[in-house]
Amino acid sequence: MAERTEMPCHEVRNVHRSFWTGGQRVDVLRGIEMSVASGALTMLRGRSGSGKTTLLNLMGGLDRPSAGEVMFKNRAIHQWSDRRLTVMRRQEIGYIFQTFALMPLLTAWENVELSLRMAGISRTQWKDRVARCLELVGLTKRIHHRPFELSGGEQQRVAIAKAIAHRPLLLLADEPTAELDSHMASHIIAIFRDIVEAEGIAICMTTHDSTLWGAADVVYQMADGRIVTE
Ligand SMILES: Nc1ncnc2c1ncn2[C@@H]1O[C@H](COP(=O)(O)OP(=O)(O)OP(=O)(O)O)[C@@H](O)[C@H]1O
Repeated sequence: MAERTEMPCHEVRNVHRSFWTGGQRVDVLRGIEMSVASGALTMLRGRSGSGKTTLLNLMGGLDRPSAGEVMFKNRAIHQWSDRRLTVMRRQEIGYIFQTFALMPLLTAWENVELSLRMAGISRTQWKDRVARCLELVGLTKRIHHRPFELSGGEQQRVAIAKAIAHRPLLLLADEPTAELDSHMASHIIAIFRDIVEAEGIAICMTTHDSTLWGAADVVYQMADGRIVTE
C-alpha cells in the first residue's frame, strides 16, 4: 500500500481565466486558490457554468491561465511549452470524462493496454499492470468485452482502469458519475477511494451530486469564478 501523504500534488495560485466572445471579455475564473493533496480525493462542486471544467483543464495542462500560477509537483506548468505539456499529460496525468471515452473496437484489456503504450511503459510490464487495474475496478470477468458489450457503469470502470494504468500522479475526472444511476455512482466513488488509498494517486473530480460529497477528503465549492468554501 502506498504511503499516504499530505504533500500538495497540485496547487492553483490566484488563477484567472478569461475568454473573448463576440467582442466581450468573460471572466470565468477570478482568483482561484486551491490545492490537491497526494493520496486524497478532492471534489469540486458548483452550479453549471461556475467554471469547474475550465479549472480542471488548467490543472491538467490542457489550457493556460490568463494570470496566476498552476503548480504541478512544484513545477510551474503554465510556463511550459505545448510539447512538454503533452509529455506530462501522457505520463503523469489520467483523465476521465462524463462519457466514457473508450476505443470502440478494442476490448477492455486492449483499451487499458493502450494507455501504457501511449505513456511509453515497457511492454514487459503491460500484462501485470492491465490485470491489476481491471481487478481494482472489479472487471476481471469482462476483459474480452468491447465497450458496446458493457453497461455504462462497466464502461466507466474500464475508463478508470485506463486512466490509472500508467500510474499518473493525478487523476482528473469531469462529472464521472453524471451518466450513471445512484448505485453505480456510489460504486465509482468507492473505487476512487480504493485508488487513492492503494495507489497513492491524487484524484480531483467535479460533481453536482450532493450524495457523493461525503466521500471526499476535501470539497471546494465554486461560485462566480471563485472558491467560496472548503
Ligand atoms: N473556450 C471558451 N470560450 C468562451 N467561453 C467559455 C469557454 N470555455 C468556457 N467558457 C464559459 O465559461 C463558463 C464556465 O464553463 P465551464 O464549462 O467551466 O463550467 P462548469 O462549471 O464546468 O459547468 P457544467 O457543470 O455545466 O459542466 C461558461 O459560461 C462557459 O460558457
